[in-house]
Amino acid sequence: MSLPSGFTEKYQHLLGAEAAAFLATFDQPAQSGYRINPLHPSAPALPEPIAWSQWGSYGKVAGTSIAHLAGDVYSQEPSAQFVAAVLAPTPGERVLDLCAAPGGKTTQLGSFMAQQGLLVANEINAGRARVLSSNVERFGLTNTLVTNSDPQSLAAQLPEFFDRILVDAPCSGEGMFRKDPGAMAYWNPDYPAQCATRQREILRSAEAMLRPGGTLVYSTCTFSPEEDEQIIAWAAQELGLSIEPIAKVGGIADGRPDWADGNPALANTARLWPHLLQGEGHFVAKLRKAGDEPARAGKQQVAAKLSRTEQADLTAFTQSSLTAPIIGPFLKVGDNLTTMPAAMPALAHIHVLRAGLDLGTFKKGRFEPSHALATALPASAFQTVVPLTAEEFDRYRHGETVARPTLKQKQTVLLTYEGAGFALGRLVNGTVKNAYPKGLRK
Ligand SMILES: C[S@@+](CC[C@H](N)C(=O)[O-])C[C@H]1O[C@@H](n2cnc3c(N)ncnc32)[C@H](O)[C@@H]1O
Repeated sequence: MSLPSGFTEKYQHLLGAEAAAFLATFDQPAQSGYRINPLHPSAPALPEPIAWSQWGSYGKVAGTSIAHLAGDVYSQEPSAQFVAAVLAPTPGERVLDLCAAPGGKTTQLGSFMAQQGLLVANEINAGRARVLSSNVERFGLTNTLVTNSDPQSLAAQLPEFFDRILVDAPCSGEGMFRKDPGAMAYWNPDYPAQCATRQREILRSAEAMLRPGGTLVYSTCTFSPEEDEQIIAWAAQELGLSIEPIAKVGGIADGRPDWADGNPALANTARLWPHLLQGEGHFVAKLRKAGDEPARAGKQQVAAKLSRTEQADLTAFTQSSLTAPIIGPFLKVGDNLTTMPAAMPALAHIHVLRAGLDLGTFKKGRFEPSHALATALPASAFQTVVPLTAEEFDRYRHGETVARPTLKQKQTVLLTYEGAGFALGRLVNGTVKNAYPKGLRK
């Protein structure tokens, strides 16, 4: 691979004798990996576990496979899987993923939280926020609020609101050159310093949203000290955050105090080098805010009250198709109904793309369930599960119907393939009508 000359010279200077081994990795293929979804019993086993990721395996899963479509796996490069493992939230906490699209770290944080507490996944770019929202849906997360905002606007509304925050910062992307050579086009010797300016701004907002005593993980997929140790040295000095130790396994190396202000605590940060482990380039720091206070309550979202007709339509759906009623608290936006995550904040002028579990939409005289139920609810939540053959699976994804002449009931059913639920269908007169979202069809 032909690297920018300024890049090669920089790392020859920084790494000395180690540079040759580092630079040689750019002529080797990128590492691939994926994580399984611990919330899904149909998730596959881990053939080639990754030392630092409890749900991770080396290998590839096709985007057209049932494991992917059912949300049983998320394709994610191995080193990237270390980041959320360092934040390691627990069920019930309030967690923010501030730079979240397309959702690799969000879905892993959701795995730790087991649908409890509040996970806010924010993305500044509108198009990328939509991809994030659809990945949150595919993974079946029900405690997640997906927002499309800039960090400052969010910080203005949620001061000291979170127990844990992840800043997976936009960066110069040097660690991804092998995976995405196109990223090299943006690189010039001044690019890391430009990225660092934006990273400091994002960290200021993140710190404002963290409760005293809370944990903030900062990560990049770049090797440049300007965006790694030097940012953390600044965060320690300017924001008063302490640099906490990180357990390092499988070839993960210490950060380099000598590449910043010499603060010995910078050795606590973690560097993932492609010549020292099987993965791409990453940097991770774990920071703590001084003090110890509970997260601030903030202004809570008021739950929606359903009209009598709406309640009747929702009950008609649950009684005909599900094995248990759906209990709120509900949030209604237009005709769309969701169940809100715990501690859901009331957000003014912030674009919310998804708030908890998207249940469906009130139509004239009926409730139309959302595709989100297929990946969020277990098969046992549905009165009828319809397993498909390979041919039917293929055809359903093209938008076709499925014949089941022996099934006479009129209801919404869960469709499975190889034991994994991936779609809803509307059963009428022995035919399962296609309810697969048009955007997901082949
Ligand atoms: C490294 S990517 C995040 C990857 C994601 N965490 C994942 O694991 O899938 C960084 C994200 O930051 C977003 N971003 C860019 N500028 C930003 C800014 N000024 N503030 C916050 N986020 C920004 C980008 O759109 C991008 O989606």
